[in-house]
Amino acid sequence: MYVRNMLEVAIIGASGYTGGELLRFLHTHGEVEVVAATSRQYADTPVRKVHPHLQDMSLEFTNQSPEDLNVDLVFTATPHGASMSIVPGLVERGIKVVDLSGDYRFDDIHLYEKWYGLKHENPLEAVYGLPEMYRDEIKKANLVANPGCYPTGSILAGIPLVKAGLVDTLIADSKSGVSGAGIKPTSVTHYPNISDNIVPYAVTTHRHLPEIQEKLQKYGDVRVSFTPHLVPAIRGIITTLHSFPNQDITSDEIQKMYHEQYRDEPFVRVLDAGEIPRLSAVRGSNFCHIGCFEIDENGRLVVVSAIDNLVKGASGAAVANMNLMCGFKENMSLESCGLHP
Ligand SMILES: NC(=O)C1=CN([C@@H]2O[C@H](COP(=O)(O)OP(=O)(O)OC[C@H]3O[C@@H](n4cnc5c(N)ncnc54)[C@H](OP(=O)(O)O)[C@@H]3O)[C@@H](O)[C@H]2O)C=CC1
Ligand SMILES: CC(=O)N[C@@H](CCC(=O)OP(=O)(O)O)C(=O)O
Repeated sequence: MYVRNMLEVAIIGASGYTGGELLRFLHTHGEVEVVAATSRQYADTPVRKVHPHLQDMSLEFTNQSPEDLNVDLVFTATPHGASMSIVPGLVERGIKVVDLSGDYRFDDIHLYEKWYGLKHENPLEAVYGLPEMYRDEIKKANLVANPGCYPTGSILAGIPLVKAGLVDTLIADSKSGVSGAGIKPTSVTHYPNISDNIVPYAVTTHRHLPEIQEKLQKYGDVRVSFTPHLVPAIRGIITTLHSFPNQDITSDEIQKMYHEQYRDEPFVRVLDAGEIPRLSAVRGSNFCHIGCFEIDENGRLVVVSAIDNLVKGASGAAVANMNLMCGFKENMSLESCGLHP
């Protein structure tokens, strides 16, 4: 009898929002079996009790330590600071890892320590998991650092401009749904505080600023400013990217540049000039929509991107990275489009 060998994976931090999304995509993957979903709070509880949309999953959470996980690949869906004490042991044992935290995203460890306010105990070489930048490297990697949610939308919107040498400064103004803050309620995410409200935060000091700038600088010299806002939506990030191109160029020419850059990308869709990406169109999907490309009479160019923070900004990207690392088709289990309206 022919027995198909499934890829065995584990999720550490599976009770959180990105953990739930990983389970949603992996459940229908076809080549992957989730053999462990860890949680410290919910050991022995069925996954469906915490993630009520996953009624067909028979799996229960376990409180296994990472050393007891004997699998092919682990997703660490754990907070920054926690990942760095889990990941090295897994990598040492030859287990492939996709880490969703910020712990392994920086080339420059000093940037990490400065902006996260943490000493990095266990620096390791990792590939930055944005396939649109590093697809070939991801295929060969043992440790992939999944990008941050805001950086994903900002970097994808910025690459063509920096690569063409058209800008020396980019200002990214982003609005995020509340699931970006994770499953644990706080006073900021408390319903009366965020419903019917818009909250700018970390306006000049968000830790995603250096991540965006470090990655965009691979394409040319650029300065980045970034301000995030929390909006009363559950999922999604809209990034409005402002810049002043250093030469005369039309909206149509800009749109064409973006189209050329992303024409073969499975998860980036470039809209027509003047068409504005909508949060609802990408919600639940692994797509990034990029559009607008309008230029005002003072020469300001506006590019807008939309992603789902939990999917292209986290778990969908993590599954795409797993697919690449393990020789599956990049978009396996990630083909569905968004949920508009
Ligand atoms: N939410 C988002 O949109 C995005 C999140 N990320 C990153 O992904 C990671 C997970 O985020 P998210 O799912 O939102 O976070 P959540 O807070 O929703 O979930 C994280 C889970 O990790 C577990 N956990 C917390 N601390 C530890 C620890 N010290 N050791 C082991 N497990 C721990 C908790 O489960 P339990 O207590 O049950 O063990 C918790 O449910 C974070 O690094 C986050 O920054 C990245 C991009 C976007
Ligand atoms: C809305 C909200 O609070 N978003 C989070 C960022 C999302 C996230 O999880 O951060 P990483 O991508 O670096 O892991 C924040 O601003 O801290």
